[in-house]
Amino acid sequence: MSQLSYARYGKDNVRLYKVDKDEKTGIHTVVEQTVRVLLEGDIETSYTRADNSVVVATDTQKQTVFILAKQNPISPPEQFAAILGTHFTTTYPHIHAAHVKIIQHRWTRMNIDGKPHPHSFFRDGAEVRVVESVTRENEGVSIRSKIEKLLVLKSTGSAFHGFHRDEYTRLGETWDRILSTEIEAGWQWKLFKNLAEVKAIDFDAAWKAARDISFKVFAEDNSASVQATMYKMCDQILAAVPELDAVDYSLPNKHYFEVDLSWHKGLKNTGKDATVFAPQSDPNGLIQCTVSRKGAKAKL
Ligand SMILES: O=c1[nH]c(=O)c2[nH]c(=O)[nH]c2[nH]1
Repeated sequence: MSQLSYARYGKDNVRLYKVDKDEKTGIHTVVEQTVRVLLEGDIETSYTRADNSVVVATDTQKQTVFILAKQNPISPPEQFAAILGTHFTTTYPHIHAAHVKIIQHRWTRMNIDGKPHPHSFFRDGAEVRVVESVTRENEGVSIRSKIEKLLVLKSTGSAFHGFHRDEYTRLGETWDRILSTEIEAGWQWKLFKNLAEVKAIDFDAAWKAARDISFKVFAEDNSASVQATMYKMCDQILAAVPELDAVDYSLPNKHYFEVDLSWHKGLKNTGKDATVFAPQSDPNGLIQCTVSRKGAKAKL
């Protein structure tokens, strides 16, 4: 009559902090993450027959995150995700896949009197670095890295004209507008056969390349549209990091509307005279794309 068609379980929102203390220099390095682990396998009977013998308790999964964080580096987060996924799929014969998501929060070192401080940090924005991984027994490790919540704005160098017009169209064409978005960028790595292959990758360099390219293209492109600008970002990241299969962006177009102030003593604040704008919180455009390397294989 009925059958279990989807089953995954685990611990979400495991908050983790690790400090590395260099004894010689006294310099501390800190990492803070929020971890999610979801397991898959021969666990049907825990749902259908109240059989808890197949359940690796979610508390056990949380304890494992802390123990493996003590025994291994937790940065780069891609590597720690693969370490966790490999642990769960190799330790428990009936667990066949582990989905590990890690959100890495920013702690940026303070500069005091022009010098980097050895043990003081600040949160320099809402931006996070995210990893979504799947480790599947006998298949490998699939990893998607992401930047999220990175808010950017340019005050010129963006246009939008030549778009389709019909009886529903009210928007005027513009050759000079404000462009602002919250960058959500993802990059899918080629399928790794095992943890050793994961450990050979410089994930921090790829994250830096993706972030630098996002900034450089955003700043320097004479943007014809969000669509055209984001495609250039994807194309350049694929070229910079050969181990990637695909790059994707999801960009809200955060509109800034002109305010006509001519009713007040003829104040000029439209077109080339516009300096005061009304930022809009909603609705917003939402432009998405994925650009794949030709011939890339499917992910897990
Ligand atoms: O860059 C843009 N892309 C669109 O698809 C679009 N649509 C719109 O109203 N403004 C914009 N801007």
